[in-house]
Amino acid sequence: MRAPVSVREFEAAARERLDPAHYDYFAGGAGEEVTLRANEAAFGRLALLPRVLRGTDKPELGVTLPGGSASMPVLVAPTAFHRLADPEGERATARAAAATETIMMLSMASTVALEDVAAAAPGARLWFQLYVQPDLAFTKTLVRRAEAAGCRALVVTVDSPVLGSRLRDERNGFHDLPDGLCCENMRDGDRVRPLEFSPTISWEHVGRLIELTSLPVVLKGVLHPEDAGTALDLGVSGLIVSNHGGRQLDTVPATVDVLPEIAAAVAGAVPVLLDGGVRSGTDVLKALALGAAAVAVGRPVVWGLGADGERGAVRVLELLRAQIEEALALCGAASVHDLGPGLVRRVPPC
Ligand SMILES: Cc1cc2nc3c(=O)[nH]c(=O)nc-3n(C[C@H](O)[C@H](O)[C@H](O)COP(=O)(O)O)c2cc1C
Ligand SMILES: CC(C)CC(=O)C(=O)O
Repeated sequence: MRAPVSVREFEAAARERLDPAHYDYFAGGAGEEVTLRANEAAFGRLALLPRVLRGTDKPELGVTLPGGSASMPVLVAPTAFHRLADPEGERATARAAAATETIMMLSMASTVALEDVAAAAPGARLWFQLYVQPDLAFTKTLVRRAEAAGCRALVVTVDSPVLGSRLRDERNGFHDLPDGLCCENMRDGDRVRPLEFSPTISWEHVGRLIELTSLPVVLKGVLHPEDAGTALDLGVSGLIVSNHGGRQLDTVPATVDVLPEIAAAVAGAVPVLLDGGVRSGTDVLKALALGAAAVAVGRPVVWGLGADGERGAVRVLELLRAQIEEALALCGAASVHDLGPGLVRRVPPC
């Protein structure tokens, strides 16, 4: 079979190989999936307005963030359960991130323990994603483990005081990992703790985490500009505009539609990242033009992994890099740092 040439084709290739219930877990969103669809559709309603006669040889793609640098403005978003997509699971993803010199946000719900992921991919730039557990002592243990394993930032997911309803999982009866797989970071002595959400999570928890760790703390899941302001006042090192890939509260806006407001509220004080619906290099340019310092991709990397393991994940990331380079050249931009709102026009839906 010919190699996939787009993220969409990687999805199709992964779909052929994955158990249908697992494919649905990865692909699906919350509720009627209004937000899931909106994330991608919103990029489609933005057009690029290129400049001409500004040729350069080699565009600059690298970005520097509080948790280190990346060779391109595309990071790996934290996604759970990679061993459902490939036997090597998060080890393979981390090696792919290392090979492409980008940052991988490792999900707390990984099916390989964070220490094993770090050991399997020595060059990987890992940020650890945390769901604050109601047991704060165990939460602290996780933070210390992430620090000890060399993670360079703590990504605190704040859009999940409870889990959103995923109707595909309900229909498929997918509620537990198959035998032999578990959330390896939740091992505690002889038992594996259930991963819990914290319905009472508050700004106080974020403040305590910032005090607890020397790592930069990045908040993931901010959509309201007032929350962005509160986060800045508390001293976070970065924000990720995210609706969890449409998997939490359904009918929230597409991330790229709220990005300009958040970027305005933050006014350059800390880097603002975006995830949700990024499927191509042109999507990346649009997000950067509207104020993102970088984007993260969730499902695209899972599709690469599901299609062809580590090699597939590398190919998805390299495909996005090549598409960014092409789009920069065709937009007359020499660097990912040269992009501004003038590059983007809103077009009516077809
Ligand atoms: C299968 C799957 C699992 C996810 N697991 C997590 C997780 O463990 N922690 C987290 O903060 N976000 C999680 N997310 C959300 C992603 O980090 C990210 O916000 C989202 O996937 C971005 O949208 P995209 O898939 O359209 O790129 C998950 C998303 C998917 C699709
Ligand atoms: C284990 C899950 C809660 C991971 C997650 O965040 C998701 O599936 O969206």
